[in-house]
Amino acid sequence: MDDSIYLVLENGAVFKGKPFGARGEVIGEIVFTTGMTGYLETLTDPSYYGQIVVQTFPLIGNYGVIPSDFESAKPWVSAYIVREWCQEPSNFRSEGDLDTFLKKSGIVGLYGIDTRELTKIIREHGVMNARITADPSGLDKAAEESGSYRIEDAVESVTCPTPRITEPGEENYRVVLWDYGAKENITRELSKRGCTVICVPCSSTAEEILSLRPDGIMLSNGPGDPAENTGIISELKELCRSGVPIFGICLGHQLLALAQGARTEKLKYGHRGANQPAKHMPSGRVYITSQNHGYAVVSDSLPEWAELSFINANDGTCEGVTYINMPAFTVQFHPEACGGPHDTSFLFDRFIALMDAYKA
Ligand SMILES: NC(=O)CC[C@H](N)C(=O)O
Repeated sequence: MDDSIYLVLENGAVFKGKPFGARGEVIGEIVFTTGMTGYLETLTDPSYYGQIVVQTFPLIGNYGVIPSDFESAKPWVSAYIVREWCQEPSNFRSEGDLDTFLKKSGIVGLYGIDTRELTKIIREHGVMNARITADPSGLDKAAEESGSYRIEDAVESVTCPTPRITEPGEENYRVVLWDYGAKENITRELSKRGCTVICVPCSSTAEEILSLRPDGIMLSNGPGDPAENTGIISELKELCRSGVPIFGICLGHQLLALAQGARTEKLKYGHRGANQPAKHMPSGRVYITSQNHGYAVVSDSLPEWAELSFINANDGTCEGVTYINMPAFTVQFHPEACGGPHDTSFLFDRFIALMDAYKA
């Protein structure tokens, strides 16, 4: 029996591969990530909602499935593509292999294709949609149909349904984490620093958030086109007037910029991986960062009370903003790392310092 399955790109390119994980037809936006490790964090990062993720590193899964490393309770990718998945993972923390995990989670996987060639196509053409199908007839139609796919209601689909509190041993700060699809490691980094973290759904209003009497507000990462979150953006405008310290990561960074009148744009193929260089503008120092985004804040559109604090050293796009009209700063990369380097975890200490100043 021929168990081949096909990946059909919106531009008509076809790759014939083999299935792993769950079986089924999927459409999604196809993106690549260059991280050599951190596949569990990638799979369970809610920011990948609606996307078919390609790992450029050729062998994935060799340390198995380790639930305590997850960034959320389950994988969110629409489908997962690797050159080769490891059938015999070896790690003392591993609880199983990738194939079984993806099957259990209902995530379609495809392996055995030239992921290097696929990545080159995405890099040249830019990000596009794709379909995975087992049906070899009608591949042209599959390509055509995938063109109209759009990721919709992304944040609403991944946010926590009800508030959730994580308490550290000793509470020094109370942080409201506005959950647009937050990675678990944001909470871990805050808890480590003595923060009680109250995670609230994306539909929360500024009034509800302020009624929790936060010492600081954390704007999380999350999926989709930032500009579509018009409700959150208008609530954010109000939060900005409260004087409570704000720290935004990735989608949170984009939403605060939008609330302050800046624009966002879609990048050609985004930044996804664990070795993206972010240059700190005041010092000129370059930090290696973990990233996963397809949109960016347009630097030229920032208001005069917003200072460009980081740029991507590869393409010069905006990677961070410090606001001078309020105690707020945001970054496009992931200081919480996971997977990736911890070079910029000092930004959480900076947030703590802002909260100290606010409390005093
Ligand atoms: N990781 C994120 O928060 C991603 C933000 C946004 N969805 C983007 O792709 O740019």
